[in-house]
Amino acid sequence: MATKNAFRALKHADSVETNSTTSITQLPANILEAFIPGYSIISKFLLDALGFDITLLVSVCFLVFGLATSLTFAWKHLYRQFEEYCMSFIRIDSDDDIHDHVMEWLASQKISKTSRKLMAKTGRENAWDMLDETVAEPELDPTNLMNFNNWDARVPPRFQPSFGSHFFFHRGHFFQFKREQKQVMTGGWPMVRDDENITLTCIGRSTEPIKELIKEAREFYLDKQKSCTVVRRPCPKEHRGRGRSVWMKVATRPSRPMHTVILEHEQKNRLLADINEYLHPSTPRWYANRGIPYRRGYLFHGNPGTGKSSLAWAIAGVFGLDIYCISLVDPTLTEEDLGMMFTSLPRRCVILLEDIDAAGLNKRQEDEKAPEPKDEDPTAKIGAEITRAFKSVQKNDKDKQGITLSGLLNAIDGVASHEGRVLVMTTNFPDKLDDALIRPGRIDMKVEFTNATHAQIYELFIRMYTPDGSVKVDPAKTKLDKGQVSRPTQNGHALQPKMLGMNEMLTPPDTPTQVKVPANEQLNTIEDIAAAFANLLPADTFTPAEIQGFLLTRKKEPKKALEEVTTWSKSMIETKGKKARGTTAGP
Ligand SMILES: Nc1ncnc2c1ncn2[C@@H]1O[C@H](COP(=O)(O)OP(=O)(O)OP(=O)(O)O)[C@@H](O)[C@H]1O
Repeated sequence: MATKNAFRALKHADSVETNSTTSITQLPANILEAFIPGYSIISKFLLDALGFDITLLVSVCFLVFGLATSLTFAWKHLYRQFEEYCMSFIRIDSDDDIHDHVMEWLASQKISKTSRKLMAKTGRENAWDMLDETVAEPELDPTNLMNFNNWDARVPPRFQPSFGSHFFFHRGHFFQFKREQKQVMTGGWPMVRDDENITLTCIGRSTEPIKELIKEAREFYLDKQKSCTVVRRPCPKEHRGRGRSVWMKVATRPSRPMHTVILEHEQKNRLLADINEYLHPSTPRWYANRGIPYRRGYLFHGNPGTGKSSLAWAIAGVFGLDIYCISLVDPTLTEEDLGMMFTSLPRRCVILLEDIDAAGLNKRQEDEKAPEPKDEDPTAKIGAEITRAFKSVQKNDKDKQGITLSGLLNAIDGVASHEGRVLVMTTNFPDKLDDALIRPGRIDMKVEFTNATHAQIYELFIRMYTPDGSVKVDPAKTKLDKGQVSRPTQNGHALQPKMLGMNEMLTPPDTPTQVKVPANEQLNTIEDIAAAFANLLPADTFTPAEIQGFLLTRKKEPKKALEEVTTWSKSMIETKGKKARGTTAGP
């Protein structure tokens, strides 16, 4: 309509010009009239009021606007053509590890200092971020309480390029970094979630420079994280199966050094050698040539607090693998989810299935039946029927949610099995497990964890009081009495310590009174104190976690720990005795 008017105005202007009745300056005014209805009245009014004609000014503005719009359009079109034929790009989704690698790398680059579009991130995200190797450990001042507001105030935020486009040069190439956020429908609840992706673009018809950049970012990231273990757990129920990833990164923790897990040295070495051989790059071919599924499972069993999970963490750290933890008691976990989780595991990782005995994989108990009404009262009968129906619905719901033994076996054995991955299952009650679950091929090595021996108590003590806990105890050189260093061996293999029952625990094998404690003045070194400490505690009675808990409350005072350990030990044995009697007496 406006264009039509403009043409009409032009025609009119033409006729006016040919008639030579109006001046050429009227031409813009006629065009403006076509675009802005009533323009001539406004301009006349302004001419009367202000004393000058605004036509020239408005015409210039229109011209500039028109020019800018056409240039933008032309630029966009040209850029699109250029992008199409002369540029290459790689897109990265936010749930891929590469996203973290690139973002972390960019945060360390000049672009994160010079860009005008930045996103600030809190300097420290979790407790482990406080580990700064370059900062000396501050002296503990018991008179001053730590105030983390002051502490945090000193930690500057980190900056990353924000949403939008950013341009930078790197190693002679010009790159565009585009960060976008979109809302996607989940199909569940919440209905919409934010999805982020980044696109790296470079000039040229080859993606090689971008691949190089991603490689560099990955090396940078992994170098920073080389002494850390990444922990992943299943995504919340509502995200599972709808997005691409079923796993989410929950933490990056410093790797646990293997020597901090106190276990029979021979047993530990045997386990490490086995995993090392399994993970060796030539091993998959060996398995394939013999038609054996390439997988290996380990069962760690023993009392709570004896180091099962700690060893799994240490294995992940030693072999530089991420750890994927699944709790089978999670009520939201379904068999379908479990299958999906196993399918989306990376090529090499540690899968930790914790407390598999608690997962209800044992024989299911018969449901309690609703009591039959004794009399023939129809109301009571109807009531009983309703109760039965209600219980049956409840049972069905429960069954649908939980993981059954066959569901777990399918996940372990199926196409989505853990080929190439280290599967670790932990349990406190190995005897309760179904034979099918622990048969060779599913569980290839069992590691028993026991209450602490004298040698282990000694090691725990030394580790606690060595400045950075880095000491490696050589069992041959400990200051313990001979015979207490390790368990007796048979045919060169360490005898597996028998799991002590509660009654045996009440009468410990070697009571403190039988042990000669070195005189106080002879306790000059930490080794002497450790030996005296170990001698004061009965072997096979306390879990390493219990001893660690005791030492932690005296973590700067080894002599105090030595003085107080006998009283602590007596009271602990008493408490355990009471508990055991309570359990055996029954309700
Ligand atoms: N053998 C051990 N060597 C070193 N530390 C240990 C050992 N056993 C237990 N601990 C310490 O005790 C705590 C609990 O250990 P961990 O969680 O590994 O035990 P767990 O056997 O997996 O227990 P649960 O069966 O309850 O899961 C940790 O802080 C760990 O450092």
